Amino acid sequence: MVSQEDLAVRTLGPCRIDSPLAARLGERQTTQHSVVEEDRILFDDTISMVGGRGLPIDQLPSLEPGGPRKQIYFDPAKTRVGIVTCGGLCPGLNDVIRGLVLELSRHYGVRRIVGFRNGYRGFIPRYGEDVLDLTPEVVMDIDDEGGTILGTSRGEQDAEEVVDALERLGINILFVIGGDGTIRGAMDVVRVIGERGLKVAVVGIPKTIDNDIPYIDQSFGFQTAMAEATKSIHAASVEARSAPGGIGLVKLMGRHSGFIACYSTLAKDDADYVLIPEVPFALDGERGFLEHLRRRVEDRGHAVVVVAEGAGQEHIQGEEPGRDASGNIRFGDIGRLLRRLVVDHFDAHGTETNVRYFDPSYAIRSVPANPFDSAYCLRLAHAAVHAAMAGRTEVIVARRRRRFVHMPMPLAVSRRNHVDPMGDLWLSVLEATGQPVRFE
Ligand SMILES: Nc1ncnc2c1ncn2[C@@H]1O[C@H](COP(=O)(O)OP(=O)(O)OP(=O)(O)O)[C@@H](O)[C@H]1O
Ligand SMILES: O=P(O)(O)OC[C@H]1O[C@](O)(CO)[C@@H](O)[C@@H]1O
Ligand SMILES: [Mg+2]
Repeated sequence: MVSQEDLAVRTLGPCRIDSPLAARLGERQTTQHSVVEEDRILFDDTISMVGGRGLPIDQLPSLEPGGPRKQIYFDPAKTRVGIVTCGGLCPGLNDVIRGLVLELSRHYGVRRIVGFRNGYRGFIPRYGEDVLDLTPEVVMDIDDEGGTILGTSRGEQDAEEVVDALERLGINILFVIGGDGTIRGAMDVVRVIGERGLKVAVVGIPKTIDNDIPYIDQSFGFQTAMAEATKSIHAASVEARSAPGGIGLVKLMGRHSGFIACYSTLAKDDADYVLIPEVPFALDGERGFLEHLRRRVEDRGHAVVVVAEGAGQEHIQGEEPGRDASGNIRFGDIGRLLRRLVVDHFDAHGTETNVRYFDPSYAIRSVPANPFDSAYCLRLAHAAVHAAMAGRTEVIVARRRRRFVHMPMPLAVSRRNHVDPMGDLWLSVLEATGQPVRFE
């Protein structure tokens, strides 16, 4: 259970400098739409959860609100900023970079901002990467393109060497845009910064198209990626309906969490089956997936199956899962396995089938952000700049139940966000597809 200690945000020191944004804040009060800096946001949101704590109100776990402070820690005229993007691509990375640079330069008056190239390796001399000077002119139109203008990478780098680079460049604030691995890397950097007695703020903007960062609303870029995925589901449905015994099989990203598969299915409402890592399924037998699919195709003439890449790994034998440079698991190909097993099963029963296999893979994450995600990225970037200028460190900015909050990095990597097999989302998927609760 998350406690108040888990939510305590670290600061570099007291805020003694008037913020250039103070005049804009006016006489703000906490409302449905904003929370003043002195207030706190309750972590729990039901009577039973709050009541179950048995704590007085001032001891209930609560989050620090995001947003501008009247006073800040860093003197903008003397502040140097670094930005890095790490891990896999996600729609909106360029929007976040753009938002950081514009907010820092236009509203706080920070004049020195550099981008490190290709993830954490951009800090390490042996890779020979230069840094990119980031000005409003450089970033103005970068949101028109997917990807990241800074480049990205996986693979472990030495935090001591990262901090050496921060020291050499006199960086006061480092923004890291990345997923769980990136945040773990940032925590190592924070540790070394502390050991050296430096005053450098490290603030994260969490990035994950898998939506697997816990305790936050949907991560940026997720909506765009999910919308792209619906195109493949629709194409699979058209193909399936146009062939005798047509089966459209779509494999989507989602190593450990099936959010993309679930939401893109709900958006299109064309799929008959969704298979995700969180819900194991039997393949064989009367109540197994293959026989259920065969009967459905016999009844209706066609079917659409959406499978997340991490689903059904227990069925992939003989292949040890590999690891990528960062140590993330590389799963066996459940999509291709299902295609083969479906064809074999239908053949064995003399049922005609035509399987059309779709693997949109990188196509869903390399596109520019849609307008919703662009606006979300910009607001996250604003929140990150406010947090950093106020000296917050080892923290990510996030939106939780529509409030922008500061969340300590250790909490953000303490677990992974999963589709809850007992929760509302999975129930909606079961309702939309009509698939059984379990294949057993
Ligand atoms: N456990 C870890 N400790 C320290 N640093 C890490 C750790 N895991 C990853 N990193 C660093 O973070 C960077 C990005 O990690 P990773 O490749 O796992 O992507 P990610 O940030 O989790 O994003 P994605 O959502 O694409 O998985 C790597 O280059 C690596 O240097
Ligand atoms: O091939 P890459 O670039 O390592 O990324 C693939 C992975 O990235 C993720 O989207 C996580 O960022 C996974 O779902 C996917 O398997
Ligand atoms: Mg990761």
